[in-house]
Amino acid sequence: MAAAEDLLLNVFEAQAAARKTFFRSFRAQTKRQAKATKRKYHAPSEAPPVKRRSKIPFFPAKKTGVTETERTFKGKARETFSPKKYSSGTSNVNQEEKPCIKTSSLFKNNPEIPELHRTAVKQVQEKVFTSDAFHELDLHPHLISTINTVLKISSMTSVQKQSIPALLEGRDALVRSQTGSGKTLAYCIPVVQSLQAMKSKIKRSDGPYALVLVPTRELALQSFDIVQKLLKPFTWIVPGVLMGGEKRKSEKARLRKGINVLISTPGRLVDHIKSTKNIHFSRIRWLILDEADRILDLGFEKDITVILNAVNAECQKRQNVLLSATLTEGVTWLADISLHNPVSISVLDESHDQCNPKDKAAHEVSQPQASDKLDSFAIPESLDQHVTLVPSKLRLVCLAAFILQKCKFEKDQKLIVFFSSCELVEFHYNLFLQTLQSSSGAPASGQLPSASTQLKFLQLHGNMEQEERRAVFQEFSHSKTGVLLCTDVAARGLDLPQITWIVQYNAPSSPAEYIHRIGRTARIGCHGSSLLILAPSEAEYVNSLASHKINISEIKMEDILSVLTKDDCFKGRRWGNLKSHAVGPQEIRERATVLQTVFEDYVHSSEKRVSWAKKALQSFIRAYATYPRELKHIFHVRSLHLGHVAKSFGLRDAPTNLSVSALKKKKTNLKRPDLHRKTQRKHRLAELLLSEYSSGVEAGVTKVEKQNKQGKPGSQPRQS
Ligand SMILES: Nc1ncnc2c1ncn2[C@@H]1O[C@H](COP(=O)(O)OP(=O)(O)OP(=O)(O)O)[C@@H](O)[C@H]1O
Repeated sequence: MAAAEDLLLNVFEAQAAARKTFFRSFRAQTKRQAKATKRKYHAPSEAPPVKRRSKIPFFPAKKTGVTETERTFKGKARETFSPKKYSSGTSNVNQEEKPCIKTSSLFKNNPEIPELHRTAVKQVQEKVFTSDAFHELDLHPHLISTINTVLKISSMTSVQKQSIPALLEGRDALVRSQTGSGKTLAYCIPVVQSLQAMKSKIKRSDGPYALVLVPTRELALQSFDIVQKLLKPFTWIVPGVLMGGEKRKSEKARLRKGINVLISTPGRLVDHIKSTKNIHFSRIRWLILDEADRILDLGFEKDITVILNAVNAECQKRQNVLLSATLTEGVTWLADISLHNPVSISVLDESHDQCNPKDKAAHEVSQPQASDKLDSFAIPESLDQHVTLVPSKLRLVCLAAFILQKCKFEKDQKLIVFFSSCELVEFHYNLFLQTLQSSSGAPASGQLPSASTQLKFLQLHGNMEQEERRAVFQEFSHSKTGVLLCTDVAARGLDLPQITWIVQYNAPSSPAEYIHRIGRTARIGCHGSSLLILAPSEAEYVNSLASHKINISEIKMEDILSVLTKDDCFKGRRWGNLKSHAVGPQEIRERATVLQTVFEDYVHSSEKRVSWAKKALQSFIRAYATYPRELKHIFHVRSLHLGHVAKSFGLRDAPTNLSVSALKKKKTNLKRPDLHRKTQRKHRLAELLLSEYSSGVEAGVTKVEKQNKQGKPGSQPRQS
């Protein structure tokens, strides 16, 4: 125990030293730095002399048996750390008079990190490419030439080889193949081929012949872009896109002029069905539902029912196609109501893979077999999946260290980091932007001395204005490097080139979501990697994924944190004068503490920022409360240690005003949808998620968003 205390004091002393060095360098840079947050521990004499140990374990404290449940929302258990009070109004106070504060040890009282005994599973694999060329299909020569010269592709992928002939035969289809395997062209090519070949030439004023529904605005834009390219030689066929966030008036005008291939998000289309006279479906030949399971997940059944009723009322005969990388019961329901005598195309099923599309007529989806309830999904062969177990207190530094490792010390890295809510994205985006990224060459006050222009952060979530979303999407698409922090709004269908890493900072709510998130990398045969960050209490999730044939290997947290030894700005005083020494766990711990202190200092530099961090923490807890019942034994709010989780928001103390009753109240409103039971809960969820995937007509929401944005701490002057 004494040894543990020694080590703790070592860390405190190192923090004090590091903080001194850190702020000294700030002072040298600008006058404002005299006012910058600077705190000292009381006289070093208060601490016993530092003892060096020959071999120090990464977690120095003796295992106390403390679990994350010690201070729970029941509020009964004891607090496990107690930083002294911090005064945030620092600017006019003589720094020497400031109260002494201690950043509680990041490495003490953490729950034990369990050994991961994961069962090795054989993942389901699909062959991406075939050797068959597009010109072997009976397509219009101009279409083939566009595919070859504009899209610059020549041979078909497996899903295209199976789907295109079946769809050209006029069949309805349920298409499933792994992420990034070319499903978009699998339906776009037959649509364009069939429309250009129509005997009576299509006129713009005819209105829609094909209707493509996708769950998000970005996906709508992406699909529109591809359709537009394919239609280049067939100028008489006009594509168009409708989505939330755009001006309805201009969309109405475009609808009045005529759109022949209409791509839309469901909510926006329903809005037009209800309010626009110029929308007719009498000529519809194709109805495509891309990411069909997601459309249902979002509680859009009502919208889909309205759309199907509107289309059915005017046209009975058409081809219907559902596509997704993950087949769920929800899709089967949708298939039942929307498909007629469909062919089931599934690349992962090898028996299907071998046979001629014509033979697949036998696979009726209206009567699903037990084997059709697929609980395992294909994952690209070239995707390396990793998991790391990180105690709550260390999550923030661990994420930051991982980003630094990839973006500062490796070349051409492009990362996507997934969070569970818009507030979490905004919080981490602003925090990293203000502390890690430098917009000019020299770091500003409050930033790490090594804040780097190499680091580029972007955010994407449903609380952003459409124009901003579009700009971010474009910028990240064209950028060679960078970090996109986002919600699941970017999890589906987005085809962003050269993504090297997917990081899941908050675990997804289903294996399907896991598959789609990691599917943003390793597309179309490219190599990619993913990292799932779990708390020790969530380790069981790895087995849960394994039961869906998802194979993940472990990266030790220490290995991620060790990157901090490459950057001297994290050096503590004791190491400062040593030219070379072996890097040990003690030094890594100290450097991690320096980084955590940077975050804490930033968050605690104003009351506003503290309350902003608290809001983000609250949002995290609310999202945590929405895991579906089957995952509650792994992700339960009661297993969170509030004080520890608070650290991962740069808060020095567990907020006292997060009342259990308030959380419970919100919790009832935030349950995730349970596709097995159609309850009111689901509709409440849909309402909540509308901010994420909204049709853009919720004017009230937009106003609130704007107001919120104005109060965003990241936009405050730095001295505030
Ligand atoms: N035959 C092909 N040869 C080479 N590249 C292709 C081919 N078909 C499609 N691609 C490219 O592969 C990428 C992924 O395609 P697409 O977005 O359609 O995948 P997906 O299966 O719909 O993925 P997700 O399930 O994530 O939505 C795109 O950049 C696309 O241009």
